[in-house]
Amino acid sequence: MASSDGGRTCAPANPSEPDAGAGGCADEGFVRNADSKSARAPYDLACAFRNAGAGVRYAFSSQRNMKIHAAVGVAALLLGAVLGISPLEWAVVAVCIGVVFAAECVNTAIESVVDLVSPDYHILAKHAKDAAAGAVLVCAVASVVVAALIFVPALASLF
Ligand SMILES: Nc1ncnc2c1ncn2[C@@H]1O[C@H](COP(=O)(O)OP(=O)(O)OP(=O)(O)O)[C@@H](O)[C@H]1O
Repeated sequence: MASSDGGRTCAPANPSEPDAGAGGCADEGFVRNADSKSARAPYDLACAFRNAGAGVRYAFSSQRNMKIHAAVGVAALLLGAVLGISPLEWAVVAVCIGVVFAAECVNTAIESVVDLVSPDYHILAKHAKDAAAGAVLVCAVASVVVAALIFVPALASLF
């Protein structure tokens, strides 16, 4: 729901705090909405990065699958180092890890919005969550295919 305070909700929760300008933008209670934006309420780049980092941390702490992706990603990095893959192969591995992490973050965001607007069963809520989870699955399967194309020949060349 839009607020009627002319955008002041974008201000830090407690502007009198010494670090309100730095940390207040990520405090609980901080809101930035359509009113804040049209009123051009201050929201500096550091705040944007801090909130984005909080989003990634939330995805890690709340999603079991994110921890699995992280473990698989670390394993891929270790394997790449042991096998001495090429710079181009490193780039592809890095993109795959990033895409899967990003997809899981988007999945987490969609789950949160669905839980907010539809805590009870609704077929559209099911479709939204299933499709978001499906996006992660598609990215993960594509990454496994890429990993097989890179690591299997490299492993085979050892024997
Ligand atoms: N409000 C809802 N209405 C209908 N179906 C729902 C609703 N909430 C969840 N579901 C169903 O339950 C499934 C799991 O929901 P959940 O929010 O736990 O997703 P998830 O976090 O992706 O699960 P996991 O992380 O264990 O894979 C969804 O994919 C969906 O099919």
